[in-house]
Amino acid sequence: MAEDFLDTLEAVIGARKGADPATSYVARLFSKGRAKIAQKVGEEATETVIAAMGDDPAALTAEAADLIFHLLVLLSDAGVPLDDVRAELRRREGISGIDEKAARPS
Ligand SMILES: N=c1c2ncn([C@@H]3O[C@H](COP(=O)(O)OP(=O)(O)OP(=O)(O)O)[C@@H](O)[C@H]3O)c2ncn1[C@@H]1O[C@H](COP(=O)(O)O)[C@@H](O)[C@H]1O
Repeated sequence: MAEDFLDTLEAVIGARKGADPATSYVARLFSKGRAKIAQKVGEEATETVIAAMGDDPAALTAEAADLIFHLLVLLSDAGVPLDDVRAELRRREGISGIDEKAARPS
């Protein structure tokens, strides 16, 4: 998936704030609040893990899409731009997870 579609989706999600929960799933999620949105992310993460344990790439793809979509809704509700997540990932570029963990204060 091209990075720019995630930007498009982030914008669509943001534009749903204050929309009618009767006609917008994203507006319905926003109306339920942070805890419910976070719970949905947890559920979708679990479903992604379960799909990963099977031998069905299409099922894993669908669950991963559900997970990323709900994570975008959670980030939007919390006021965290996707660009901040990208910047954090870029900041970590080239830093091995093994080295980073070993350098943590014990
Ligand atoms: N990408 C998605 C997307 N992926 C998954 N979903 C919905 O996420 C829901 C997940 O299903 P679940 O059974 O897990 O959840 P649920 O039916 O709400 O069940 P409960 O939480 O009530 O138990 C389904 O309703 C899916 O249709 C999505 N809904 C919307 N989008 C995007 O968001 C845009 C705006 O959507 P609206 O706000 O609905 O206009 C859409 O145009 C899409 O681009």
